[in-house]
Amino acid sequence: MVLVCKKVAVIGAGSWGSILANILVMNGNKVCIWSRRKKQVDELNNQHTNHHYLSDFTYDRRLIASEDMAKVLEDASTVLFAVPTKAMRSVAADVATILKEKKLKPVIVHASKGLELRTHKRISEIISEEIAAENRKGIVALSGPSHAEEVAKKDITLVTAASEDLTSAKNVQKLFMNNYFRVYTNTDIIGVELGAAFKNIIALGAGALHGLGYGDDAKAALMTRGLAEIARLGIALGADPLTFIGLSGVGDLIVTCTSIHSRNWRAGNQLGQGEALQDVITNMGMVIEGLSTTKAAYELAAQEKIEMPITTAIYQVLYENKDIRQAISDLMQREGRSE
Ligand SMILES: NC(=O)C1=CN([C@@H]2O[C@H](COP(=O)(O)OP(=O)(O)OC[C@H]3O[C@@H](n4cnc5c(N)ncnc54)[C@H](O)[C@@H]3O)[C@@H](O)[C@H]2O)C=CC1
Ligand SMILES: O=C(CO)COP(=O)(O)O
Repeated sequence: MVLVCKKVAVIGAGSWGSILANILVMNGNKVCIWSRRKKQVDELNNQHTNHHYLSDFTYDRRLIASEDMAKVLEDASTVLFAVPTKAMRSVAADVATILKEKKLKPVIVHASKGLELRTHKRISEIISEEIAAENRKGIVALSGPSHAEEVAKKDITLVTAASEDLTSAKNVQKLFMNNYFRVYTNTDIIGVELGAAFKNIIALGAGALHGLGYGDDAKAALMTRGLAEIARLGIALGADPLTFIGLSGVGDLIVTCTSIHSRNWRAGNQLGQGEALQDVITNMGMVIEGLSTTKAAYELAAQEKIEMPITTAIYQVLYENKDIRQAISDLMQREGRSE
């Protein structure tokens, strides 16, 4: 068990941010978590629960929540971001203003998985533009096959801390490691962030196949060919091919394409069962990152001239109202290829 006491500020109190905060408290750190919602802050501080995001879980009483971002960031030696990708730039800009005022230069970690719409940027790129331009290489991405619901049960979970700067990655590894949460390091942050973002697209497809009643052969095929196209685009964008066979690549693809906990899989499953996209989004009440990442990846693939037939099919279903069965049939009738 790690017993070095550090002050960590966690920005974002959804299921992932709050359970990572809980790990850090249990590892002996002082942790303050920020939420924009006072009601959620009061619930975390008084009942030690966060029922909307993780029902039936009681957080360590030492976890402190606040909606005052400046208070949360005070004396922080590490800042962990865990907000949805679409909120990352504005939240990071708010954090930047406070860090500047207080002359703080904490280690920056993020645990989010997506690409920014319009710019197609990775999370560490967004954060470095808003906060840490001079320490771009020190930003760490924490990623891998991990669902808050299982971490809450102290089930075994393995993730990767990725940074261009190995020392920063190792520091984050030490901060999070314990007997059920094991952290590896990786210096290919491009591959780690891209694998994390793109697997959500394939998970939407895996859920849809399940919802339509397809069997295991179809799901295995989707995951395998999905990984092939994820790697193709990832390599074109500068990733190390080997990263895609690691925890943040195939590892995260497997869990997100097979777990009942996955928001992306569940969204796909509901779409496969014929629910309308807007109803799926409204009823989920949590972020479904794959929806916007599908658009970003589709546009990036066109820009890089990379063939991504599965991503294209999912894009057509989500954004062009194409019938899912027709999309599957069209995929199957593509000209024969070599693997
Ligand atoms: N839930 C999980 O098990 C895992 C989630 N992730 C990633 O972590 C990130 C966060 O995911 P979750 O915690 O599941 O999301 P969530 O939907 O459970 O919670 C997101 C949190 O961010 C806040 N938020 C949303 N929009 C905001 C805005 N505009 N400004 C400020 N705060 C805002 C929400 O109020 C909520 O507290 C995502 O990128 C997700 O892919 C990664 C691994 C596991
Ligand atoms: O990234 C995740 C699992 O590793 C979480 O996936 P979902 O957002 O689909 O729940």
